[in-house]
Amino acid sequence: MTASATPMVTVEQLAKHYGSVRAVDGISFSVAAGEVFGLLGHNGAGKTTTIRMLTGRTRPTAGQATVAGYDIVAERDKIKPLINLVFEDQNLYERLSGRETLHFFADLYQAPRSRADDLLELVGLTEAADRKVKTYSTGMKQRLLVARALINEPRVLFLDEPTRGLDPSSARDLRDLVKNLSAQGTTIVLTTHYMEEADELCDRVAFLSQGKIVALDTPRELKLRYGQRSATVLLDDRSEHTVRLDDPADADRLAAWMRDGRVLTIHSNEGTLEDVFIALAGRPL
Ligand SMILES: Nc1ncnc2c1ncn2[C@@H]1O[C@H](COP(=O)(O)OP(=O)(O)OP(=O)(O)O)[C@@H](O)[C@H]1O
Repeated sequence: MTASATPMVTVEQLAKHYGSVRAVDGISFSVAAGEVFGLLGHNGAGKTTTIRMLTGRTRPTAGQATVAGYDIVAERDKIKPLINLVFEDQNLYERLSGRETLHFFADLYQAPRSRADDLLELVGLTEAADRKVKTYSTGMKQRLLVARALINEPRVLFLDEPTRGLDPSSARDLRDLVKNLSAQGTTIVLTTHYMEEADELCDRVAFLSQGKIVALDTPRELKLRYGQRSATVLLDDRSEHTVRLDDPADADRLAAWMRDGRVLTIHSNEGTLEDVFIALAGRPL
């Protein structure tokens, strides 16, 4: 992350109601330039609706937000050239090739067509560039969607479940790409169901539950706050014990073993974002 003082996204008491459903119910946060910010939560928590508002796809019921310094409602048209998005419901034209797809979008954004080749290279589609999209695998299509979203060199890139349905190696490639984009200064707002992915990629994450933010911090802070800190201790008689570091009785046990010189190894078990999620939402994803 290449942080700068000016936030790229600011959200204040943003809400979206559908009848009696409070899809997003007064959330506030900001995202710094170059930050990777994750929105996490159960199905229906309000993640997609939040991104849909920030990208001008749906109007908020209440609250304010800015993206790249512009108001998402009043200055929506100014935001469009500065952002891009990868959404699950986006389609590719199956009858075009990868290269033709990017040429088409380069024209649309008045970007030079030469950028298409660079992007195909970036997402590893150079060899398949002239094949029709309908022959692409799910992973290749997803990478093409990402390339397409980069055609206008967006300052803020919104990714809704970017690795959903990808095999592990395609997912890894995509995560690496996100990290590189962030390192080059692109601000990224993403949603994901994969806690390990959020942990690896995101500088900060917000947990949404029923349209509200229930926790917002760096993965490390959240893990320390909500995850269970424990250690696995191997003793001289080769017995293994798990001790909870925040349990005074366990701490005493550990201290006694240490004092008696019985401890061979200690491995600390850091909490995971999955633990955080369960602690906050009461049930696993
Ligand atoms: N166009 C709509 N009309 C009515 N209700 C909607 C609409 N869009 C979303 N909702 C409702 O708003 C709530 C939040 O939905 P949203 O899609 O934002 O959740 P999400 O966190 O993105 O979930 P998922 O992980 O399934 O994508 C849900 O209860 C959903 O049914």
